[in-house]
Amino acid sequence: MEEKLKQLNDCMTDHPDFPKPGIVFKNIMPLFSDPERMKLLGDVLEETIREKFPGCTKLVGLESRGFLMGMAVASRLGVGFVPIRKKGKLPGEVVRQEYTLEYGTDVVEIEKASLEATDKIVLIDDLIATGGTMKAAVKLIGSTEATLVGALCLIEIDFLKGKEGIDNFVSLIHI
Ligand SMILES: O=P(O)(O)OC[C@H]1O[C@H](OP(=O)(O)OP(=O)(O)O)[C@H](O)[C@@H]1O
Ligand SMILES: Nc1ncnc2[nH]cnc12
Repeated sequence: MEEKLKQLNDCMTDHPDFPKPGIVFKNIMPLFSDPERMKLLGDVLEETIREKFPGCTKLVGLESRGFLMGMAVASRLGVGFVPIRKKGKLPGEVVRQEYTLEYGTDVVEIEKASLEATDKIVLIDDLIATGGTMKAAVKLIGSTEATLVGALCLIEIDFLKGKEGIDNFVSLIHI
């Protein structure tokens, strides 16, 4: 596992002062431009979810890079994938959660019909920074009938302490 994570970390790129001064942006896209890297990512996510969240029935991915993570592994695990999207993108009846950004608020939504009361949900995203996005997703699943069993991010920015207060949180690469 250590060696695989090192290989994944080595192919991602860092971009200082993007998209704003002071932010070092971690670019995960090189993981998807090469089939061997994609396989390696799938291996690492599959092994982690089988070990840490064995009862998972659905992965719920956070827009938009969480979709890439979830789709890299859901079919390998034989579980479904459901997106959480920013407001106004999903049709039909939705469950909605408002959350606070640096300035102002935003809203995330999930399709009500996509989850069942028997579902055991694992949230998945590429990266946790302040944790605001993941905490909104935790609250959103909490207002459905499904059960949240944990959350997984490939990367965690340790000094921001975004995972504090999120139960059963797992991250694989620490920066
Ligand atoms: O822990 P936080 O401070 O909330 O930040 C982490 C979130 O930020 C990024 O998404 P972004 O909103 O940039 O959207 P994208 O995935 O569509 O690029 C990242 O993919 C996480 O979802
Ligand atoms: N430093 C960072 N790199 C990539 N995505 C992010 N989302 C929030 N902070 C980020």
